[in-house]
Amino acid sequence: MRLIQNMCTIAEYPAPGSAAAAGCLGAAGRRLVKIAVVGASGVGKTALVVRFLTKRFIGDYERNAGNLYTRQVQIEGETLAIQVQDTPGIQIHENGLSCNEQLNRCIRWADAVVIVFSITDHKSYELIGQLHQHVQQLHLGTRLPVVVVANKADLLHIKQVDPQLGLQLAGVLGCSFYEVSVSENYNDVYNAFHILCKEVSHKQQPSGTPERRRTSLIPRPKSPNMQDLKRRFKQALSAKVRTVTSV
Ligand SMILES: Nc1nc2c(ncn2[C@@H]2O[C@H](COP(=O)(O)OP(=O)(O)OP(=O)(O)O)[C@@H](O)[C@H]2O)c(=O)[nH]1
Repeated sequence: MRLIQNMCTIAEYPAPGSAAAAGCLGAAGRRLVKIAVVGASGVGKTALVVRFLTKRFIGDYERNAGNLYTRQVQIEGETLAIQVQDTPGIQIHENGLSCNEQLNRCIRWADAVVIVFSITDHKSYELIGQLHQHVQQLHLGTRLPVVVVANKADLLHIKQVDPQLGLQLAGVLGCSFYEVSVSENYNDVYNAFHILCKEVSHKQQPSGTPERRRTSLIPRPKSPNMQDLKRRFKQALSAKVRTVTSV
């Protein structure tokens, strides 16, 4: 669903391959972390995004057209710019997932993905494996950080999925896992996003950086200056002259 109040939105995210999409610097030169939130319809994707961004649970949203939101977070002492893309609910058909090009573009654009299911909707849980596979296929050659979020933990009386199953599945897929109630708890929501930002942040550090920093600390041999060269040349010459005259 789409948030209808109190939120600034960015209408378009850069197309994959564009200079803006390729860079990892956001406004004010801050490092940028781009996160897509995906999952079946009605699992609470918009509620999750809004909770993360505003700390509030509004509970009243309209169907999602796919909005991009932005905020800043502190990760290990550094302020990062975060863009969070809410996406329309994914439909499941007999022959698998139905992901339209807009959704695929969004997943390709992302540095990390939150896959959400609801513990009150078994079908939304069944989607996780396929969705994870789809995400990784769109990022062939890299291991995209993914967190699986089991939402609506407050609705235990109508649960269809034991959150433990979510934890096991996330383990098999190699993802982090959070069980949350967007309506009742902000901290778990924050932690789910925070761990992703941290993972992306570590991935974005150029692998050569520490090495480069280290090597730049090793003192380079000083190049001889011209005065020194001249002096040494004169010394060598006069020694030679002395040798020749003494013969
Ligand atoms: N009880 C409870 N309700 C929730 C929770 N999270 C979301 N909801 C409700 O679930 C409904 C669907 O939430 P949305 O955030 O619109 O779900 P969505 O995944 O964005 O839905 P689509 O836009 O259709 O894909 C709304 O009525 C929310 O208020 C939760 O943790 N607990």
